[in-house]
Amino acid sequence: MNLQKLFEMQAKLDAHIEQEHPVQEGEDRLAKKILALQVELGELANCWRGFKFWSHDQEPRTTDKCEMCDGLGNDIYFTGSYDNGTLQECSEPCEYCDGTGDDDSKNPLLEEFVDCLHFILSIGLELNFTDIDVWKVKETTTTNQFIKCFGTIYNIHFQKTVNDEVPREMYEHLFACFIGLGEMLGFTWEQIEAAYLQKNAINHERQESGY
Ligand SMILES: O=c1ccn([C@H]2C[C@H](O)[C@@H](COP(=O)(O)OP(=O)(O)OP(=O)(O)O)O2)c(=O)[nH]1
Repeated sequence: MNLQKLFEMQAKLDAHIEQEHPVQEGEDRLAKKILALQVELGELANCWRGFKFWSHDQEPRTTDKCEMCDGLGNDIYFTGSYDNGTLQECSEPCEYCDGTGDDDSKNPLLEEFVDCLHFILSIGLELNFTDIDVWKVKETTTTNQFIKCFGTIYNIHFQKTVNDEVPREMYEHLFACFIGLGEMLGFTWEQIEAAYLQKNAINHERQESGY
């Protein structure tokens, strides 16, 4: 796990964003990043779905629908002519998704996870914690793991607003909980890193195009 490389990439992205969206006088950007992380973590939980006890669909969203066939799995086309009554509707398996209706190259759950990672790294940079010890914290259930992550994010905000100083261990603890969450969601660090690089590049492109 090469965190230094990720912190460096995050610093470049944050600088790019700051250049396009300069910090305003009196603006508390750290607080905004903390709220952004809470929102992204909520989106991640929503994509995981495992807490939705009221629904029969509690499966994580790890594939997206194929955009070519709109998730139908079939290409529908017509032959013959309406004029002479030979018009026929035909269908064959979509050649892009082999009829599955899924786009396996997309993983919404992983995409939400790396959005969270962006903000965690960015918060580390704001707090000057980039050389950190990495460990792992795991609760007994994924639901509890999410709640724990929310708690560690709030702790950082609380410490910052009350004491104006956040202990390094508190940030490391957030990181540890988040790494544990990634493992519980079934991601390898290689997958996470690759998805981070991809989204980091998209984030730069968005800034270039006036996002
Ligand atoms: O200082 C910042 C601000 C944002 N980001 C990244 C994190 C995340 O990868 C993305 C913001 O999330 P997203 O892509 O979901 O943007 P959004 O504006 O919330 O998306 P949408 O327009 O779909 O609501 O920008 C940073 O890395 N540093």
